[in-house]
This record gives sequence, C-alpha cells and structure tokens, in this order.
Amino acid sequence: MPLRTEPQAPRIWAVIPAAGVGQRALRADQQTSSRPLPKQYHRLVGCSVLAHTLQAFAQVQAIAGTAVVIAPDDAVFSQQAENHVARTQAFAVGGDSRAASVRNGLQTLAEHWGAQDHDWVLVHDAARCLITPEWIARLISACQHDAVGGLLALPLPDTLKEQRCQPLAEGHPKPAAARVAQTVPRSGKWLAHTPQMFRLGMLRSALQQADLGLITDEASAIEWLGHAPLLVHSSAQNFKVTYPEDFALAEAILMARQARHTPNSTESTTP
Ligand SMILES: Nc1ccn([C@@H]2O[C@H](COP(=O)(O)OP(=O)(O)OP(=O)(O)O)[C@@H](O)[C@H]2O)c(=O)n1
Ligand SMILES: C[C@](O)(CO)[C@H](O)COP(=O)(O)O
Repeated sequence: MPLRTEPQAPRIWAVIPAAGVGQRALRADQQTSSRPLPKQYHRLVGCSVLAHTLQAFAQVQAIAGTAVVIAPDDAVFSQQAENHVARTQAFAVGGDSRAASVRNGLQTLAEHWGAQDHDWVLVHDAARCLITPEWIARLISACQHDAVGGLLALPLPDTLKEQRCQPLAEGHPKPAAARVAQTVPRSGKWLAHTPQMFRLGMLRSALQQADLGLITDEASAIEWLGHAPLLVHSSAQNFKVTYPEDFALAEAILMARQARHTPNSTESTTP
C-alpha cells in the first residue's frame, strides 16, 4: 500500500520588490546623474530604507523566509552591510515593472526554497520602510483563515478631486495648471498599502495571466481573477517613500520611535 504523506501546513513567505530606480524621489539636481542612488538605498538614521523594511520582517517569526528582488545590475545591495538580515536573501531577478519583479520573486521562492502553491506570500514595497512587525502580524492574523487574503489599506482621509482633462494649448510648451472637474465621493474608498498577503499559487497564476501594464498591486491581480481581497486597517505612517520630501518625514518618524525605545529618554516616560 503506498504511504500517505501528510500535506505540509502552509508556510508564510515574504517578497520585497526592491528593483526600482526611484525616479520620483530624485531632487531636480539629481535628475541629470547617470546612475543616481535608488531610493531604497538612501540612508535614514544610520541604515538604508531597505534595511529598515527588512528588519521589521525579520522580527515576525511566522515568516519562514524573505526574498528581496533586486535589479539584475544592482551594485549596491551587497555593499551595504545592514541589508544582510536573518532569514533574508537577495535575488537579482528584478523586471521592467513592479509587477514583473514580484512575479519573478514568486518564481524564485518556489525554485530556491521549495515554496508551494498553498503557502502564503506577503508582498511589501522596499520603499515602505516605516512598516512595523505589529502591522505585519495584524495582516497575517486577519488573512490566515480567509479563502482569498488581503492587504493593509487606509480609508481615504481627504476630500477627493478629479482633474479636468486639459489638452495642450497650441504653441505652449507646458500644460496649463490643473483644474477640478469634480469632487468624487470618498466614502468607501481606501488607499492600497502593503504588505499584501495571498496564496502563492493564486497570485502566481494571476500575474501570469493578467496584463502586467495594468497591475499596480497584488490585490488588483487577484481582483482580475474575480476575487475580493480583505481590506485590513493600515496606518498613515505606512506611507511609501516616493517624493524627495518623504525622506525627511520617514527619518523624523524613525528617530521618534528610536527615542521612545531608548532607556532614560524623556519620551519613554510619556504616557
Ligand atoms: N521594476 C520595478 C519597479 C519598482 N519596484 C519596487 O516596487 C516598489 C514600489 O514602487 P515605486 O515606489 O513606484 O518605486 P520606483 O519604481 O522605484 O519609483 P519611481 O516610479 O518613482 O521610479 C519599490 O520598492 C520599488 O523598488 C521593483 O521592484 N521593480
Ligand atoms: C503597491 C503600491 O504600494 C500600492 O499603493 C503601489 O501601487 C506601488 O507603487 P507604484 O508607483 O504603482 O509602483
């Protein structure tokens, strides 16, 4: 009689896309540089944006391993000692878009670590460096027993405007100032954050079939399959470092967190 092998309990993996160039984060004076430093390698409070992200994931014991997707020509990751974090490995399989990088990262999880289709995967932007182990754990416990999975997201905090379509005026080199077409009801609208947590097999199949040009996050690939991901409350601090001014904001928050955790700091006694 053939031996019956017990199905392995689903494991939880993480994929961190870190293969972007960070074009929008460049100041005007950096835009002409032939090889500007991608934003994930900028240092904030003594270590890279990426390392802050990786340290948060390394503190979540439920995660079996974290694959960092870097660009095939990346020359920085291995030079920064702080990027070498427990249960974390970089793979130079970045693609032309974020979605392509994620798709390649999922393939790597299966090939190198034997990840299975029924395992869970958390995908998180390297550039969301303020993520905390507590928020990651909140997403895991909300999704682990769900049939689909979900994402951290934030109910829209501001009034939402749609811009009027403005054709370029003839003879004018620059488009005219943007004007409002209408105010869009914000009720029921959320900002998608990461991590986003789905079954490896379902996400892989969505990313293999969907038009990657239309896929800006994992949830949109899963929606494309006809599923409805769970929306799990995120924090406004979980923003993505996108524009030059975001570095200072991220640094101020990291410094305030460090001060709270330093013994004898005045902030540590504040209720
Ligand atoms: N081809 C790409 C593009 C983006 N990313 C990663 O996806 C995350 C979120 O993307 P975004 O903030 O748009 O990063 P960039 O593409 O680097 O930024 P920009 O669009 O300003 O160039 C980042 O951690 C980025 O490194 C990636 O792995 N591969
Ligand atoms: C995935 C994401 O962080 C959700 O907000 C975001 O879409 C990624 O940014 P991009 O500029 O679209 O790559």
